[in-house]
Amino acid sequence: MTNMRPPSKNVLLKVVILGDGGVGKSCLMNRFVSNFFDANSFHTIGVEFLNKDIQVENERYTLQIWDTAGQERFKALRTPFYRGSDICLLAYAVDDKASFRALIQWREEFLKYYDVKADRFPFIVVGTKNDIPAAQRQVMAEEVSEWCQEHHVAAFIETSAKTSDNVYEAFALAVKQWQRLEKSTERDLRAQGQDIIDLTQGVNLSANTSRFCCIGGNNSGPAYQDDDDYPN
Ligand SMILES: Nc1nc2c(ncn2[C@@H]2O[C@H](COP(=O)(O)OP(=O)(O)OP(=O)(O)O)[C@@H](O)[C@H]2O)c(=O)[nH]1
Repeated sequence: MTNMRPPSKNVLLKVVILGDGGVGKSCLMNRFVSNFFDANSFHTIGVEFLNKDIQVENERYTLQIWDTAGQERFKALRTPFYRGSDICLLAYAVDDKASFRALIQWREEFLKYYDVKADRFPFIVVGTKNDIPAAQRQVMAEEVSEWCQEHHVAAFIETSAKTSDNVYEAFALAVKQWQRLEKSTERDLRAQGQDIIDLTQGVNLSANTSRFCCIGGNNSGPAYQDDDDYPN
């Protein structure tokens, strides 16, 4: 039996953002969800999440975006939240080479605690702070593309939460990666003659853009804003 979703219902996707402390994960999420940038953003403690609706290729999604604490001392607080993720954004800052080198550990940590296969999961690499002056840049797009090829990550984008450059596009790209893998998984299952049941049915999506803080964290910025405020 194939259980089709009614066209009016959003698909709920859990998106987790990982990366070294200070690369700009909270700012990326806040720019996307609330169109807000905090030049004095504090370190996140544990995790917090926000919801945001987005339409990608005629399909409506509610992204439940989990911003995690990048600092090593918060590892035990963030790792329990990896399970159930649909998409993982691996973030580094273009002015911080060490944060780029750390992507491999972030991916390993995610795979270890979620226990999914790397080649069946939509990772996307997100370079942050691309507004910084060229002289401060430590990571070139070419080396990131090579890294992505080597590690079978299909998508990479550079962004700036400060200027909004490519922020919306990064999340749309992530959803497209999810769609691509979802379609190929469906094809594989159909080829094997297996039934497909849509588990996204019946999810309560009443809180469109509400902020929830799970364990402490970075609570600056507008708590509740309508997603209509954001330029799509
Ligand atoms: N120039 C520039 N600075 C940014 C950008 N995004 C974030 N920052 C700055 O980088 C610093 C850290 O940003 P956060 O978003 O708190 O970093 P984080 O990755 O969430 O850090 P943790 O919570 O410790 O994991 C803040 O001072 C931000 O203002 C950006 O796009 N451009």
